[in-house]
Amino acid sequence: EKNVHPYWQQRSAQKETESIEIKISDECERFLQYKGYAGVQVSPPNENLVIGNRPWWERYQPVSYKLVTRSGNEEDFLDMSRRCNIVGIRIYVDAVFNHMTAGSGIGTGGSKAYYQEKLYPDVVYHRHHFHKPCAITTYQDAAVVRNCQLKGLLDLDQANYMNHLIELGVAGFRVDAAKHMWPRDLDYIYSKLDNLNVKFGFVSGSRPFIFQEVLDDGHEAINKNEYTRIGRVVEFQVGYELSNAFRGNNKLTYLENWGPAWGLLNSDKAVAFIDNHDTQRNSHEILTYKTPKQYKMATAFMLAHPYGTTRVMSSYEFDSMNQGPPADSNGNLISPGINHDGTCSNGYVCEHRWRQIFNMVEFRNVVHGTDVTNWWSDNNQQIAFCRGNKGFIVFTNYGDVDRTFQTCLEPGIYCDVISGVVVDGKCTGKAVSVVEGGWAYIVLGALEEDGVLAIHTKAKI
Ligand SMILES: O=C(/C=C/c1ccc(O)c(O)c1)N[C@@H](Cc1ccc(O)cc1)C(=O)NCCCOc1c(-c2ccc(O)c(O)c2)oc2cc(O)cc(O)c2c1=O
Repeated sequence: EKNVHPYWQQRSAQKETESIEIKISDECERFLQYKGYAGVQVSPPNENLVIGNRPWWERYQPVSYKLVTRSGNEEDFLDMSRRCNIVGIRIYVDAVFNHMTAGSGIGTGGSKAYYQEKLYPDVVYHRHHFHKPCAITTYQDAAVVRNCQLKGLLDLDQANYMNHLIELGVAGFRVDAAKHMWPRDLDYIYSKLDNLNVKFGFVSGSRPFIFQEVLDDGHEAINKNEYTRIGRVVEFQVGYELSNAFRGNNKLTYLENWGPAWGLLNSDKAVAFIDNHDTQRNSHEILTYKTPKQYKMATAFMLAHPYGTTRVMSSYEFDSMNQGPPADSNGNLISPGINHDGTCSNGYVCEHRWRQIFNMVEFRNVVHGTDVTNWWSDNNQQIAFCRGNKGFIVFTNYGDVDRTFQTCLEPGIYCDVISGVVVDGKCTGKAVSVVEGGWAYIVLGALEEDGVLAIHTKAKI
C-alpha cells in the first residue's frame, strides 16, 4: 500500500461490492507486478446478451459496445487500466467484433436491441451493415467461413470500439473469431486504430499489440499464415502438441527442435499458450488445471523455451453441468478470495498464482535473450537444457532422474524454483549444488509432485 495514492487506498477499502475489474486492479498491485507478469487479458468488456443460465459463452454474444458487463462498468474498467498500468501491468482486451448476437430468442439484451430485425440502437449498425444470412455449412470454403454467419451470429466490422478502449489505456487486443473475417478487412480496421495513449505510460507512437484467434487445425480452407502479415496469431498447436507430449503420447526427446519445425508459426508471429476459455470446455486433448502435474509440466516447458510470446491461463472451476463463472443466485459474479497460502478461493483456480507457474514466469524473464543449449535426453521421456548461462531445467515424464548434469551455471547453491521458493536466502524446496565447470548432481523422482526441476541465476543463494 506504500506507493499507492490515498484515493486508490480508499477505493480498495471497499471489499465486497467490488467488481471483477476492480479485483483485477487489486491483483495487479498486490501480486502480478511482483511476479514479473507483463499484462492481463480480460474477458470481453462490452455489453453482452444475458442468457438464462448464464453460459460462459454469453460474453461472446455482443449486444452493444457499452463497457458494462457483470465484470463491471466503464468506471471500473478505467480504474483497472489506471491501477494496472501504474505498476507496469498492461491490459489486453478480448475484442469480439466479428459479429453481434443474433439473439435468436436465446436471451434478453439490456439495450433494447432488436436482433431479428438486426437493429442495434446502441451501436451504429443497421440492416445494410450485415452480411446476407447464410449459415456456415463448411469450413472448407474460405468465403463461406468469412461471409456467412457463425452459428446464427451476425457479421459486422468496426474500429471505434477499439479506439475507445485505447483511449482508456488498453495495450492491445485478442481478436476473437478472426478466421471469420477477411485479412484485408482486418488490416483496414487495424490501420484505423490510434497509437497507444501516452497518459498511461506508453511510449509515444506505440501501436496496439494485436493477436488474432484463428482456430486452424490444418484441415480447413483458412490458414493461420494468412493473418501473420497483419498481426500476431494465437498458436493452438503449442497447447495441442505439448499436451500430447506431456500426457505421454509423444516422446519428450522429440521436443529438441520445438518451433517452426513442428509446423508452428514463426516465433515472432506467435502467441503461445496451453489452454483457453474455449479449449478448456470443448477440447478433450488439451490439458487444463484438472490434470495438474502434466499441466504444470507443459506450462513449464512453454515458459522455459524461447518460442513465442507466452500467455498463462487463469481460470475458475467448471464442470459439464456448470461451465459459467462463480455467481450468486441473482447472477452477480462472485470474486476470488485469497487464501493465506496465496491460492484463490470462491471457485477460482488462479493458475497464475501456482508457485510452479509464477516461478517459471520469473525463470522466463531471467533467461530472456539466451538460446537453448546443452540439450540432453535419455532418448525417451527425460530431457534437460540450459538457457545460456542464466538457467537450467530438467523434466521427467517417465522414470527417475538421478544423475549429473551440465547446468551451464556458475558454481554455487541454487534453489529449485519448482519445489519451492527462495525465502531469506534459503530454499523452501530442493537446493542444487553446482560445482566448478557447471556440473550438478540432480535427483527428480517419477512419483514426485512435479516432474520438473528448474534453477536460474536469480535463485542462487
Ligand atoms: O461454444 C460456443 C462458443 C464458442 C466460442 C466462443 C468464443 C471463442 O473465442 C471461441 O473460440 C469459441 N457457443 C455455443 C452456443 C452457441 C452460440 C451462438 C450460436 O449462434 C449457436 C450456439 C455453441 O455451441 N457454438 C457452436 C460451436 C462453437 O462455434 C463457435 C465458434 C467457433 C468454433 C470453432 C471454430 O473452428 C471457429 O472458427 C469458431 O466461435 C465462436 C466465437 C464467438 O465469439 C462466439 C461464438 O458463439 C462462437 C461459436 O459458437
